[in-house]
Amino acid sequence: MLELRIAGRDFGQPVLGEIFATVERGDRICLLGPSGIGKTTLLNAISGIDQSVPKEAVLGRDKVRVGYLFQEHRLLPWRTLSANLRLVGASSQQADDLLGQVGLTGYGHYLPDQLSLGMARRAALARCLAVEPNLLLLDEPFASLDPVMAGELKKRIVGILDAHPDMAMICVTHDGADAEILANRLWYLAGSPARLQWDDAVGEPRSIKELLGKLRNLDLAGS
Ligand SMILES: Nc1ncnc2c1ncn2[C@@H]1O[C@H](COP(=O)(O)OP(=O)(O)OP(=O)(O)O)[C@@H](O)[C@H]1O
Repeated sequence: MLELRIAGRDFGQPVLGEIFATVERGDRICLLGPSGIGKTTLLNAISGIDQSVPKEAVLGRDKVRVGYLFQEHRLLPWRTLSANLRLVGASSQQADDLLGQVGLTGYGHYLPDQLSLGMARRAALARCLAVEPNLLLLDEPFASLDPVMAGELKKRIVGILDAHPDMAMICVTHDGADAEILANRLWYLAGSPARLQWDDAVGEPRSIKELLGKLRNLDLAGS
């Protein structure tokens, strides 16, 4: 589906080193790594938002529809939830259906500022789905949510992925426990500049927990 051949990304100083990886249909990837290592930078490169990364660095992206859930909801605050969804192509009925899928039935006429953080994040997820993505990029979707809200959102995401088996997901998280629920693959960013270590590199299929431990233990700084 996608082949990453990113030569690197720097902001005055190098952040990402060379990144080589593939994303296949149905992949549920959790991207882990220390704070500030470059996880968002990598999602931005994959999504195409970061135009400093040449198109050729992400082969196949022209055939992929990306739904990107940013850390902030980035809904237009002066438009209702329904209008935010319609702006990206949903009909009124589709907007209602999508809001229902994320547990916001009846909230179409609300403005984003009238929602709790967790609700706003779910509304932003509905907007991602309105573009009928086949690649979902989620940047720390559970950050700052209480455990109940986070659990609810995790359930919704799993439900969405189960309903769209061809959809691939890359989800940035700090929490290995999230990966156990969401992921069938792991990516781990480490080193300076950061490089990607991924599950295939550590051999036979193992539990997500064990893979995570192994990936974390690999010394990427010297690779
Ligand atoms: N637009 C930018 N201009 C300058 N530096 C940037 C920019 N975007 C990111 N950086 C730097 O790149 C590095 C990686 O940032 P990034 O947000 O990708 O990390 P992260 O792994 O997602 O962090 P966190 O887990 O804390 O969200 C940081 O040092 C950050 O300051």
